Amino acid sequence: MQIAKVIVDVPARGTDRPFDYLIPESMKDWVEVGSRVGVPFGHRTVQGFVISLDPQSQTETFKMKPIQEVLDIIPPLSPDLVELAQWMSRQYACRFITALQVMIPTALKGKAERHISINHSDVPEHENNEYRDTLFAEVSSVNKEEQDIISFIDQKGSVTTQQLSRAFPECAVALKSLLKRGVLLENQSIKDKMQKKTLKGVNLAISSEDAQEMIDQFPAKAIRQKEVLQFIVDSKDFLPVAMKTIMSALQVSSGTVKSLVDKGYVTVDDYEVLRDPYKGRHFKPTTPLTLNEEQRRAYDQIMNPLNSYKHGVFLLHGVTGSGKTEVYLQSIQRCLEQDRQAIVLVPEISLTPQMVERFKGRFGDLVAVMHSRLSAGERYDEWRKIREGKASVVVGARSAVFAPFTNLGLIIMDEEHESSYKQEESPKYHARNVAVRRAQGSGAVVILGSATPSLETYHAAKSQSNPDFSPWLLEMPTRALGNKLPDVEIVDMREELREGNRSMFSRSLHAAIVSRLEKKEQMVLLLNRRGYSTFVMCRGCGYVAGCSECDISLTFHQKSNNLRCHYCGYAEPVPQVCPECGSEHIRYFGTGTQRVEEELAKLFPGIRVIRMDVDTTTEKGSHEKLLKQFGDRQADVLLGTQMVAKGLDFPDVTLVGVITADSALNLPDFRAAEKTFQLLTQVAGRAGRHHLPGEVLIQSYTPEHYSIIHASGHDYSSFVREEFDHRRVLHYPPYCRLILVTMSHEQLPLLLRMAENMASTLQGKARQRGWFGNLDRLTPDALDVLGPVASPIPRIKNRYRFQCMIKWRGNIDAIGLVLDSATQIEDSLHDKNFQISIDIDPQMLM
Ligand SMILES: Nc1ncnc2c1ncn2[C@@H]1O[C@H](COP(=O)(O)OP(=O)(O)OP(=O)(O)O)[C@@H](O)[C@H]1O
Ligand SMILES: [Zn+2]
Ligand SMILES: [Zn+2]
Repeated sequence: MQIAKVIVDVPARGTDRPFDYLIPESMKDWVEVGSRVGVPFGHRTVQGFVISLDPQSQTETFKMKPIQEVLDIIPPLSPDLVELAQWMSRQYACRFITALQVMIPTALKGKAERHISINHSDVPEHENNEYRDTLFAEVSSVNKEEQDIISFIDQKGSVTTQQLSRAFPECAVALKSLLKRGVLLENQSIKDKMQKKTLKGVNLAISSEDAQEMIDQFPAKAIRQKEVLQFIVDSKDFLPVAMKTIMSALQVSSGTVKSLVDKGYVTVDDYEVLRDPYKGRHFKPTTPLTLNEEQRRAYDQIMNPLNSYKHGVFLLHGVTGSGKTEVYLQSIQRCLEQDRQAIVLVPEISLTPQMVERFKGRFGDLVAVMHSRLSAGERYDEWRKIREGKASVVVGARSAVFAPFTNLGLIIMDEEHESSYKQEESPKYHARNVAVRRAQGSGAVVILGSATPSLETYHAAKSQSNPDFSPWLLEMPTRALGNKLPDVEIVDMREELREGNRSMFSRSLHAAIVSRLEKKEQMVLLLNRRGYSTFVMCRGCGYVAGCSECDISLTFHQKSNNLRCHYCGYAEPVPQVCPECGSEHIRYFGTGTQRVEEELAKLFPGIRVIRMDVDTTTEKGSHEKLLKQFGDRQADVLLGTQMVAKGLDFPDVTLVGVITADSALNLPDFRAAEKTFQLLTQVAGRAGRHHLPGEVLIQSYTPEHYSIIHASGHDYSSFVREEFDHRRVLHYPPYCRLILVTMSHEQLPLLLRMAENMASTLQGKARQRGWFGNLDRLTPDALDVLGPVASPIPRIKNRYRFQCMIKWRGNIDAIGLVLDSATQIEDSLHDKNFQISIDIDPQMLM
């Protein structure tokens, strides 16, 4: 008999390994690698995934339990995804089940549900009726209440405990007794959170000719039925017609349709429908553009491995407006011609309608879209469209890298430098590495595209020294439409202050805005909000409203007029007087987009501003609406945070203004300069993309900073040269890798001791293996442990936090070492309150 190895969804220590289950004869054709199954585990039924099929097992078969149910007809995961999950669990130090779960939509994360049915087990099938009769007859052993319950269940076949308690609110005692006596049986099965959406559809039961004849013979008083049947006959090419449609089109009740069913003319059935978030939307079809020479050269290179079905990784470094998208589109075209499928990853924030339109416009309904603003149901249906082969291209955020394609040819990652490709909760994976790994496994090509590649990727491409990741560099240094990159001017804001200008707009930016308003051209204004917070401070005593549990200041939300903690969700009303000194001079600080908007209205009466930030884009579709308004020229200014910096292509934008370039430069993050450079370059790229020339003004308090100077010259290579030097000297990626270990506990002294313990365990293990030491030494293998120190946010939800940073390089199993150490500490403690979280290659250092 075959045995299935199953990873179960049980969040406990010791369950992060495969368990063996027997495959019952009846399920043998259904259970595959990647199947989702319900299996008994302890006293419960839990969900699990089959990761391999084995002829035999270590466990003796008599102790083994059988799989209870197979949950899907088509397994939700393919063998290559199961393999990928296993790789992820090692690579990102997470549980196997966590990696498997992240690959499927939340809708499929089933929960055990309990069913009650009548126990027919010890009675042969044909005697059932008799058995039931005797059961009911035994009035002596079954009281009235119990009998009611039994008939209720008997009618329905099987009921859930919820259904039962709704019908019989006080049935618990009777139910327990019936279960104990074996009259009733309890079963568990896994129920998905999300159901497929079905619609009642009406179909003809007779031929349309016959139906037409019937209509003509209908009695005059059955006018409604006549109308309905005529409607159905007229729709004969589109059957089934939705019941809803008939009811609303003809203003009839479902009863009218039912009477036609009774006559045997039509049938009504449930039809499964896919929720399509873009339904009814028309996308203007586009045809391939003739590639220019730079594009052609890049395209040809990509075709080499693609045409020969080989794996290959490319870094497409093309300046803003160089036409990277057209290279993506034509590469996808080729991939589809090969009957293979393509994944397009874009950062969540730039997954704008403009982006979706470009792909839907070229490939129409073959495109599925996945992003977090879809409802769980919509996401589930887009996912099913992919798995059932109805879509061959998926455009989506990070998690679309797990799209269940079976014949993958191409993965494109646009704006590959974006930090949102890293998931911040477990599994803390980076979609770039996962994409490369997945493509390796399926012989697919990867294109990483950006105007400002991450230093890690650029270094890998230049050095060609990493056997797992050596992208081939493709450069497109000029804009597709032949126009030059916009002129950039840096404005020294300290100078403005010295000359008496206290406004947030410098004189040059002020003048530039005035001139655009006169010429009726459009503007993009960026407020770099990283590092800013809108907090409330007392100007009398300096009191800052903070969260009592998280050691962090509360953020002001104007819409709801309250203060909120962004870590734990705590909220309180805005104080009218200072709780410390009673002063009334308490107000909110920080340059939020709202304040810029107010200032614009004051300085430029009549200016039309569209503000795009987290506050104005929470509602579904709002993003889209705002951009459409701007595109339709209903506003002069598009004002926003990072959201306005990427991917947008509006022809009439001739001015880009950056309110303050340097707000993020002082963050405790070694990538601060890189992120500033990227953001400035990206937003500058929004100007003058078509026939009108563009101008960019960057306001700064540190105008001499190299990231700002090089961004103003659109000079990526000078920036990376300088930044590489810093990173090399200070031992930061790409010259080493990092692992961040964060430990937390409610009690500070305890935590401190454990954190010290962790650090010395790490050091001890590294020393044993001969790796430990300062990275300054010239050995190829090295590992250094920094800390423990308090985390930048020292307390979250009343838990103190300490961290160790591990820097390492070379061909060593540093991740294994950290995992070993964490397990050792956890085993020695037996303190559930102590938590260790491991982040491999962290992006957020806060
Ligand atoms: N071969 C071509 N012929 C004509 N127009 C083209 C061609 N390639 C691209 N374009 C046009 O050039 C403009 C810029 O292209 P695109 O938006 O793809 O640039 P990009 O490299 O993705 O820029 P960014 O990094 O700023 O998003 C678009 O309007 C696009 O339609
Ligand atoms: Zn005060
Ligand atoms: Zn808090």
